[in-house]
Amino acid sequence: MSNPASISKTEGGSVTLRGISRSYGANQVVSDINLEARSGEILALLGPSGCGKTTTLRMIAGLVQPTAGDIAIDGRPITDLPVHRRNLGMLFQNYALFPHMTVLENVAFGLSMRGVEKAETAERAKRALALTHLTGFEDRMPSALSGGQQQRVALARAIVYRPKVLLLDEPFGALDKKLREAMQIELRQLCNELGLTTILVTHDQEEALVLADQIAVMRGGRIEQAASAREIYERPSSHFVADFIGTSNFISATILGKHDGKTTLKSASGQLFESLVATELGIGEKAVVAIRPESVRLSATGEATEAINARSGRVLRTVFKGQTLSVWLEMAGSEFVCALPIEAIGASPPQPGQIWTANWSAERTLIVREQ
Ligand SMILES: Nc1ncnc2c1ncn2[C@@H]1O[C@H](COP(=O)(O)OP(=O)(O)OP(=O)(O)O)[C@@H](O)[C@H]1O
Repeated sequence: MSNPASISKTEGGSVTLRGISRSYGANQVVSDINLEARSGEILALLGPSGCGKTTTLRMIAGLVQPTAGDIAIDGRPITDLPVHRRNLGMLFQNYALFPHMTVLENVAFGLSMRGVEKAETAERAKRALALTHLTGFEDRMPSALSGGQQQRVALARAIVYRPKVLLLDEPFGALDKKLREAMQIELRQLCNELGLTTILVTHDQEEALVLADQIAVMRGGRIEQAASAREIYERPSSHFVADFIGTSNFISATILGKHDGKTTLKSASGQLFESLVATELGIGEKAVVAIRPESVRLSATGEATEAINARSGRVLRTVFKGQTLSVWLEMAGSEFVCALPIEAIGASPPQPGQIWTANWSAERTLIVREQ
């Protein structure tokens, strides 16, 4: 059945930020951001508190004016357009439903205010509620809904206008972990279904990894790295990014040589590392070797060795985590964490006090900038 009033899949708009900056007095809180959210993709702005994520989103929304740079949707400049002419759906952290209106009225309100005809308003609001799995809740009052259901009403309200771009600021911050995870999956499905371009602000790295096609990691008002979730995880460009996304063991080193795609590094204590992961850093430059806990294999050597890409240490503690066993080794005054798949543990797992040796392949030896 074709229904002209339904919310159908549209072509999401591409959003381009060129040289965007924002200052408050002498304080520059966003500096020269260049970024593109491609049509239909979910872009996460990720970073610690105060790094400028919300300010960037609010500039796209038209709620804050940039002090420099311009913003375009599908190549059309929107920097000077008022909020209501940007064709954006928004869901911010402190969303408020109208408490004296039913669910359906809450979703329909904006459409009726814009003069959309009554029957079409009801039809579109119902379709938005169906997409957010709220069919049957039309006549409920917000006070009779759970937190997750209220969140879905707010989402329905944001998509009922058929926007080309959806802006979300920490949309699931107030929900408990289970509900947040369920909503993340629903949001992903919804965005795919509608073909919406979505820009999401979050400080939660897991949320960014689950939801985003592209993650822009921000730090101090700048983009530190923007790439796919996988690339950010497997090829972090800096110490900051590697530390912010997932867990890593870090060892300071200097680049000793580069040959045939292999980079050799040396730590201050003289230990050698080899990496097959591409790096832009050159010979003689300072770097940090980063090793993910799940990249490590462990063997019970009983004595200390410092071979290439291997380090020994005394087991401090072990923690069973369902799929993996985390093992902390004490190495030269610092801790080194390994995550062993349960099936790889064997009959004699590491015990506190024993000496074990961690080793990892050159393919899993990441090299990141110090800063
Ligand atoms: N209206 C304003 N006037 C002055 N300073 C502001 C204003 N709005 C934001 N800032 C400052 O700009 C910086 C960036 O704020 P922003 O809200 O964009 O960060 P954020 O990354 O979204 O942080 P959070 O995760 O805590 O929300 C902060 O230092 C903040 O204090």
